[in-house]
Amino acid sequence: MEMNIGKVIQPTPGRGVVIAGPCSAETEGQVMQCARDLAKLGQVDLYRSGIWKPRTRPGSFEGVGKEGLSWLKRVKEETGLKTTTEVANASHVYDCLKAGIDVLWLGARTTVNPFSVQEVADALNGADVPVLIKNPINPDLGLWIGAVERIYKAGITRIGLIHRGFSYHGETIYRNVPRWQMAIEMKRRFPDLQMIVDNSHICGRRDLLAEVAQEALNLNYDGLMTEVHPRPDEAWSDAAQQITPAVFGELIKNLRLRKPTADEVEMERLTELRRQIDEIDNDLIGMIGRRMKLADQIGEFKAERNIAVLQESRWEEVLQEATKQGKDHGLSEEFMEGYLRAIHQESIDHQDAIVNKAR
Ligand SMILES: C=C(O[C@@H]1C=C(C(=O)O)C=C[C@H]1O)C(=O)O
Repeated sequence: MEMNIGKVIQPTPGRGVVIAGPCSAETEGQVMQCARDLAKLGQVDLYRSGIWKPRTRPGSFEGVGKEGLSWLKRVKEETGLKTTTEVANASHVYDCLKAGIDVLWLGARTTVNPFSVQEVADALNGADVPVLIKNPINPDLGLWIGAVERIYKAGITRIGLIHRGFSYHGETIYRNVPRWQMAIEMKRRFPDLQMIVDNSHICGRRDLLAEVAQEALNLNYDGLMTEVHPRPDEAWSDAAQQITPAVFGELIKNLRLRKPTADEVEMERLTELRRQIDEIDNDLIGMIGRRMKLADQIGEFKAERNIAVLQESRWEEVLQEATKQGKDHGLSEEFMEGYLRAIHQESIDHQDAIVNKAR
């Protein structure tokens, strides 16, 4: 789909886009205090606060609702900060447009549901407001792309993306695993869309926030959205991941913005190193091709003797041995596993084709 997309936030030269504010608006006092403290930093582009909170289970704090919009209006009048909040249905959109909220965002639990995205898109039709779209909870690129397309088709031309990580069943240090490759792929497909990291939801804890924010800047993200609360420990939602405005001020002070590209002189050095990489990639592909030719021979042998394609004990041996070897060469276990699984699957596909043909 051909798109002509503008920036959600004009960045200040020399620094990334900064979106900050409490997870939820709780009281007028809390919203105003946080906004005043953040405004003093002089580096916040957009003040965030959840008004309607989609919670996993009923009974937890589900947001103050419409009343909070008047607090955000006051934030803008008194501090000059532009405001943003999450919308998940048509009435949220109408209320926000009436209240003059500057930017709307779609949450991960909305992006995941095309019915909801379409409802929001229909309500937005004809409005001139920028929209940020969080990734869906599950790592499904199609849903993220679909949401962008639905909002764009509603006539919204300033759209950005928020990478908040993906839910994951298993052990991890993150609340939502980043899967950076998903966001990198979205950047590749939509180079004009600003990409913002929501380090709060990726981390779910304070001690990782700076590291994840810097990682995003290393990957050439446009900025960050972080949850900030005047008294994080007392927050009514997501207490473990919120930080004070002062701590947030330190965090952004220590971030290093990277240049998007290299200059001409730097490029010479990069080109030389990249030439060597190209050579190695060439060799690697040739060698993988040769490995598959051997798999083909094994496939033919198995076809003749009616032996199963998958040989668990051999596969286990390959996995163990190569992972150990990889470690000696500074390759992570995670990488080795992914690499070997891909190789093994290709090898099985090759053999499948041969044994099925032989029957
Ligand atoms: C190549 C074989 O078939 C399969 C593919 C493997 C591989 O590519 O390393 C290993 C074990 C089998 O599951 C084999 O049996 O050796």
